[in-house]
Amino acid sequence: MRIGVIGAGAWGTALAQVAAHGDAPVLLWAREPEVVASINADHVNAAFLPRVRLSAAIRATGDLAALGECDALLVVTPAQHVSATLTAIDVGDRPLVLCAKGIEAGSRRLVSEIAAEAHPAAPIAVLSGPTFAHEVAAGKPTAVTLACEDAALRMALADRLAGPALRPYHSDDVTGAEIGGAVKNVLAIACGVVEGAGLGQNARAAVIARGFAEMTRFGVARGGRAETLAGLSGLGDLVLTCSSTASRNFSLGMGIGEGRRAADLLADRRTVAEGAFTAPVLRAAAGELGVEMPVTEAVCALLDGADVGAIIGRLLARPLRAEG
Ligand SMILES: NC(=O)C1=CN([C@@H]2O[C@H](COP(=O)(O)OP(=O)(O)OC[C@H]3O[C@@H](n4cnc5c(N)ncnc54)[C@H](O)[C@@H]3O)[C@@H](O)[C@H]2O)C=CC1
Ligand SMILES: O=C(CO)COP(=O)(O)O
Repeated sequence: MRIGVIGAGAWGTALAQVAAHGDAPVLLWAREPEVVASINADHVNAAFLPRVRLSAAIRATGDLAALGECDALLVVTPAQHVSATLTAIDVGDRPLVLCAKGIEAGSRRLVSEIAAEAHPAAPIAVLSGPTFAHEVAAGKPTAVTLACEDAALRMALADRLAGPALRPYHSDDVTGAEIGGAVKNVLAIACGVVEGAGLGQNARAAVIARGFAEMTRFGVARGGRAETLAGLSGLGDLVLTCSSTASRNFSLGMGIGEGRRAADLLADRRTVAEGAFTAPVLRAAAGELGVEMPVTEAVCALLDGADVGAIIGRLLARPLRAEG
């Protein structure tokens, strides 16, 4: 199965490296000509995944049409750009493995819904889980959820993408797998705020646990399964990104907690903090479904410039309620 990767940010590049194990040829589409040049000439993605020597089996291209030679396509652009990128490709009935974590602003579509509308004949899979790109590219042990409704295809994809250090667990719950990844980015911003504002470890644990409760409420209301949300793609990824400054979402939150403006923090980034885009659309989608998401609402207010102390006070003053 020849793999093509759409998007050569940190994660697309790390996944290309995984797919190229055993010198299997991989075609990686990059939007930036300088990224194409540096991968092909020097086997490095200096812009998005520096200091990692890439397999010579990875060839980069700036031409989306070149992906026509691939048997399966990994979709790894930021969620807000998936629609524009996918509608520019002729996919036919080739499998699309969705690796972006987010919900589309405006339309409120999950990435699987964007893909299904753009390419109704393409089988859809989701690959998600606790996966810092630099660790995966360095060959550190990592486990992911690979979700696809077609049992034969999910086994084939898991076999093709598994590597010496990457272990996919399979699932048929596509919606559950992608909602975990989208929602945890918003909750990671909240945990970063807690860290930046010096609110302590107890508060961070409370945000993780109550955040997981709201991730599960939303995921189940949207058609996912609670057990998927409690797995690698939900709780696993939540724990990872709520605990480390290696997370772009956590570090964005940390800057906000330290008193900086979200708009300023976002302005000079070349890398993506998906939670900043997902938070408002998640709040809207939850409101439509009648799902309470107080941590998500707090993150939205903080992204809009609200005072950290006032927002924490508001969360703590909510009426007491049963935990379950
Ligand atoms: N970096 C990581 O450790 C992981 C990232 N992800 C997800 O993968 C997705 C991609 O993130 P990264 O690879 O980290 O990106 P990145 O932050 O390393 O790089 C930004 C990417 O956005 C692309 N981009 C910017 N404007 C664009 C446009 N108009 N159209 C298409 N692409 C555009 C750039 O070409 C570049 O590939 C996100 O949804 C992220 O949540 C998932 C797991 C791990
Ligand atoms: O999704 C990720 C790890 O699983 C990467 O998290 P950040 O986008 O917050 O860096």
